[in-house]
Formats: sequence, C-alpha cells, structure tokens
Amino acid sequence: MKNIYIIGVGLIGGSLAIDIKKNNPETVIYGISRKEATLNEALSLKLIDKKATLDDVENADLVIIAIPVDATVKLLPTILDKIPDSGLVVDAGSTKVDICKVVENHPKRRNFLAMHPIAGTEYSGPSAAFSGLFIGKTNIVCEVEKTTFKLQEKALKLFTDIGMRIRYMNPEAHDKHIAYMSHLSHISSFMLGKTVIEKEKNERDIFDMAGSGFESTVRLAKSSPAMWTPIFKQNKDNVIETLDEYITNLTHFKELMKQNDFDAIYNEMENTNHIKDILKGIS
Ligand SMILES: NC(=O)c1ccc[n+]([C@@H]2O[C@H](COP(=O)([O-])OP(=O)(O)OC[C@H]3O[C@@H](n4cnc5c(N)ncnc54)[C@H](O)[C@@H]3O)[C@@H](O)[C@H]2O)c1
Ligand SMILES: O=C(O)C(=O)C[C@]1(C(=O)O)C=C[C@@H](O)C=C1
Repeated sequence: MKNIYIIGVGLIGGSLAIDIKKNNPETVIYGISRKEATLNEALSLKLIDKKATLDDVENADLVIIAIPVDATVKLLPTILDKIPDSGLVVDAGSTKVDICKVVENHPKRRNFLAMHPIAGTEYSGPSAAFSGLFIGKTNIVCEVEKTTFKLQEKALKLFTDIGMRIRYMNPEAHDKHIAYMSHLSHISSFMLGKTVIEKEKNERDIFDMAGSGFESTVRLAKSSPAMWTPIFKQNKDNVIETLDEYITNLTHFKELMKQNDFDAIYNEMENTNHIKDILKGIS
C-alpha cells in the first residue's frame, strides 16, 4: 500500500503507524488529527511521515481510524464517502455495534472492515505509542463477510504481519464479551482508586503503602476519560449487566464475612484461582 492515513495518532494509531512502517518502508504514513500540536508531536516522534487533512483521504489506499468511538461513529460515513473505490477503511474502536450500524447501508460498506485490537495500555496520546504493542495479541474482526474479499485479505495481512492473531465475531457478541473482559475491569479499577482516594486522605500514606498489588489493580484507573466515557455510553446495557453481576458477587462476599463463613470465603478464592490456568493459554 502506497498511502496510509491514520486519523488519531495516539496510543493505538501511533503504535500501528510505527510497526506498519517498519514492515512497509516504502509506504507513506500520513497523520490526521483535530489539533495541529498532536500532529507536530507525532511528526517529531517519527510516528508519521507527513501531516494531512480529512480531504486528503481521497488518495488513500488505507485509512485507519483510531479516535474515540463516538467520534468514529460521526466521522466514518464521511471518510467512506471520500475514499477512492479501491480504498479500505478500518477502525480500532473498543465497541463494535454502533460503529457497524452507522455504515450498514453505506454505498461503500464493502470498503470498510471493523476491528478491535485487544492491546493497549493505560496511557494515551502520541507519546504513549510504541513498537511491538500488538505482538501476540488478538484482533477481533467483525462482519468480515461484508467487506470485499481482496480488501479483507490486504487488511488481515497487515495485522498478522505486526504479530496479531485474528478472531472473528459478530458485533453484538463482541460488545457483550468485551463488557466483561475489558469494560468491567476498568470500572472496578476506577472505583477502587476512588474509594482509596476518598478514605485514605493522606497522599503520603497512599504513596508509602501502595505495594505492587495495589499498583496492578489500580493501573487502569489512570486511563483516559475521553476514551472511556463514549465506550461506556455506547455499551451501556452490557456494562450495566456486568455491574449487576459484579455487585452481586461483592455483596455475597460481604455477607460471608458478616456471617464469619471463612470456609466459604476460602472456597470462593480457591475456585477463582482457576483464572490463572485459563490465562496461561488455551491451545
Ligand atoms: N487504549 C487502549 O488500550 C485501546 C485498545 C484498543 C482499542 N482502543 C480504541 O482505539 C481508539 C483510540 O484510542 P487510543 O488509546 O489510541 O486513544 P488516544 O487518546 O491515545 O488517541 C486518540 C487520538 O485521537 C485524537 N482525536 C480525538 N477525537 C478526534 C477527532 N474527532 N478527529 C481526529 N482526532 C481525534 C486525540 O487528540 C488523540 O490524539 C479508541 O476508539 C479506543 O476505544 C484503545
Ligand atoms: O491493558 C490495558 O491497559 C488496556 O486497557 C487495554 C484494553 C483492555 O485490555 O481492556 C483496553 C481497551 C481496549 O479496547 C483493549 C484493550
């Protein structure tokens, strides 16, 4: 691909830019952002080769949209309008139902591939981007059958070349599973951070007593509200369902404590230890 345009050169867009360029040195990577300062930062960090504007995508072989999911829903139809007939658009959004819905009747629907790379960190912006983020990680691809076969092949090669494995899923299943697998852990981390900040008022105590256990469970509370608010809004019903389940489990744990049923508490923890085997890998 000769010309790749990345809209949103933050953690995800910037990290994709670095590794795609490594594998395809002849490709020109253009960055598009709302703020000039973000593009200048991306240029100075060598994430992109050149700055561009939305109108320039009429020359695109590929456009990667890596902006918050509400902005993706707004921009995606316009980008599809502008790209050439041979062009491909992919998005990296953390939700998939609303994004797929907004283009379901678009005349260039077959030029779009919906995906969600399950890779990231709690940091955002161009300076958070790094090479290797996607190695060994899963890329969830939705409604693959709605994309022209030739364009599917091009996109999937680009992503497997940077180390990703592909998993296919429909958008509804994606949003339901991801509410448990990603959105709930962010809420639980944010609320853990809130509880500690509210009750442990002395920041020196928090700093001195934060061990690696607290650090690791509160890591996601450093994440960007600008990215997460639209995710929770788009996936509201699924997220509320996960919260109901989680709150039931927390309440159950509290009841066992009140009843001094420490055998039951032991069993709860022992059963949950199974997560360690699951995360070791399913072959
Ligand atoms: N952070 C993660 O762990 C992660 C993982 C997988 C997918 N995603 C998804 O990838 C997308 C990007 O996330 P990120 O972590 O790279 O965020 P980020 O904040 O690091 O980068 C997003 C960039 O988009 C820019 N931007 C915002 N609105 C814009 C608009 N309307 N037009 C152009 N630029 C705009 C921001 O200024 C920022 O530079 C989101 O849809 C997110 O849901 C994030
Ligand atoms: O590891 C992290 O810090 C992340 O938040 C990455 C993470 C997640 O695993 O929940 C966050 C959002 C995504 O859409 C995909 C990946």
